[in-house]
Amino acid sequence: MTDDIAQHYRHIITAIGENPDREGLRDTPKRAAKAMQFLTAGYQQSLEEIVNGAVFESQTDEMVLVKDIELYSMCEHHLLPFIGKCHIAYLPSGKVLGLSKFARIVDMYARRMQIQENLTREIAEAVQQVTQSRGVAVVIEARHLCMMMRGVEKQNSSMTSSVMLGSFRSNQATRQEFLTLIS
Ligand SMILES: Nc1nc2c(ncn2[C@@H]2O[C@H](COP(=O)(O)OP(=O)(O)OP(=O)(O)O)[C@@H](O)[C@H]2O)c(=O)[nH]1
Ligand SMILES: [Zn+2]
Repeated sequence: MTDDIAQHYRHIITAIGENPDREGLRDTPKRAAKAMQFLTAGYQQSLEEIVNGAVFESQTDEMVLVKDIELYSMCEHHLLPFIGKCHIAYLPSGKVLGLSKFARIVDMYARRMQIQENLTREIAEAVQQVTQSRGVAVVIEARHLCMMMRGVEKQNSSMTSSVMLGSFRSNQATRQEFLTLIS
């Protein structure tokens, strides 16, 4: 697979008018292929594998919030990065999820070709599926390189997307508590 992707990068390098055989570029197709495979490694993972059974019994029923999980993804329209942070909250119902697993869930879906809205929903639904909680809230704030380096070239705009499930959707006070905690 790496060789196949590298071959395509070699064609791209040639097509943009560079010489893929010059010293500095000789290993670039292979390096770029490995980087691309890393950035899309989420396709090879499953929720079950990354959660690895780290769901624990707990009587807590108060909101749990994991804030400022850094996020690197790639927009599916231009294959350029979008970079930001993700906040996840849930209302446990007998079970809590291992802390590191929130970041693993974010990475698994971020390391795919994405748009921010779908990424936000996929993370929320995964947390809901694993925790069976009374509600899940996910907010992502990100900057899109496809809007900064090219296209409209706007350097200071960021996009905020949110998905509220269960009580975060139906109960205004719960939603407000979450929004206050992340602001
Ligand atoms: N909603 C949403 N749009 C995105 C995301 N990432 C990129 N886009 C947008 O996808 C759109 C693609 O628009 P097109 O007109 O088909 O492509 P384009 O000619 O390259 O567009 P410009 O970026 O406006 O130059 C652009 O408006 C991008 O800003 C994302 O995560 N969410
Ligand atoms: Zn884009």
